[in-house]
Amino acid sequence: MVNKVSFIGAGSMAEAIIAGMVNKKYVPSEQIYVANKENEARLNELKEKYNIIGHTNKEIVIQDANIIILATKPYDMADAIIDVKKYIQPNQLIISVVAGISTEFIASHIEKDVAVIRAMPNTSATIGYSATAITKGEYATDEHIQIAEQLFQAIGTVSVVEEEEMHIVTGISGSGPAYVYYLVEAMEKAAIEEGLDKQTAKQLITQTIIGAGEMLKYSKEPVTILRENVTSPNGTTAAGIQTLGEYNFQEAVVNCVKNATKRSMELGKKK
Ligand SMILES: NC(=O)C1=CN([C@@H]2O[C@H](COP(=O)(O)OP(=O)(O)OC[C@H]3O[C@@H](n4cnc5c(N)ncnc54)[C@H](O)[C@@H]3O)[C@@H](O)[C@H]2O)C=CC1
Ligand SMILES: O=C(O)[C@@H]1CCC=N1
Repeated sequence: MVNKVSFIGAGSMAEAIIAGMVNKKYVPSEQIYVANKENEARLNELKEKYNIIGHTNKEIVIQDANIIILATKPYDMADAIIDVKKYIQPNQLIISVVAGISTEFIASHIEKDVAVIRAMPNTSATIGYSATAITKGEYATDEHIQIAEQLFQAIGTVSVVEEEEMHIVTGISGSGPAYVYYLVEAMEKAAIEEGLDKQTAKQLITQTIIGAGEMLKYSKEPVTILRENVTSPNGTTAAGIQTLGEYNFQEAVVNCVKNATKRSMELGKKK
């Protein structure tokens, strides 16, 4: 049974997971502890918003936690571990959401035979819609995977992958929400330039994205057929997609995902 979940790192990703966990009542909010790099104002902000326990004393945050979630930037990870490793017990489950950093790196820095699960959620965790992938390190068992699955199922869907697949997962679903937001920014810009008011544009674009997402989820048709169904011969969609083709849209997206994937690998090497 999970009685205490602790976060090391209190940034956007930690907040997205906390918000999702509190919303879905994964554990009572007073059983969620958070520490960061001594930014008390941020801890107070999270306390006020979610009624969790923010603390600058890392021993208090770590002790008796069933799950410790590491959520610092990749380059802060080694220092963050140095700060807390003396408090970590081998029976605690470590879950890292840090891009690029391997389970082996984490376990070797903690210097204990501790179970490490690596996870790649996304910020849609905030509303329970994360697409999370998880993978297990050397000392983690199938039971640990089940615990992590339950936690991340509270904030969205969970896929179990091999550790080497975490880089492409990061390129697809970790960073993915930003690609969609970038597309929406461009659609809003065009809508406003063509005279639509901002609020109407936002409502239409948001519902269009939600509708397309639900179609992807529920329709039995493959995505190419869904696209073709919108595209009347010589119609408006054909004209729009012709322009996307002229700007090599698909090639841009393929290279975008590949570059994000490559950066995940680089983060793992740099630390
Ligand atoms: N933002 C996103 O969409 C996603 C982020 N991630 C991963 O989550 C991690 C965190 O990302 P963000 O929340 O966006 O970053 P952020 O910069 O918003 O937060 C980082 C947090 O780490 C804390 N920190 C730094 N050094 C520390 C130390 N020595 N001890 C304790 N805390 C320390 C900072 O005070 C801050 O609270 C990154 O590694 C990123 O790869 C994963 C999936 C999605
Ligand atoms: O941009 C990043 O490095 C993190 C990892 C996935 C999403 N945000």
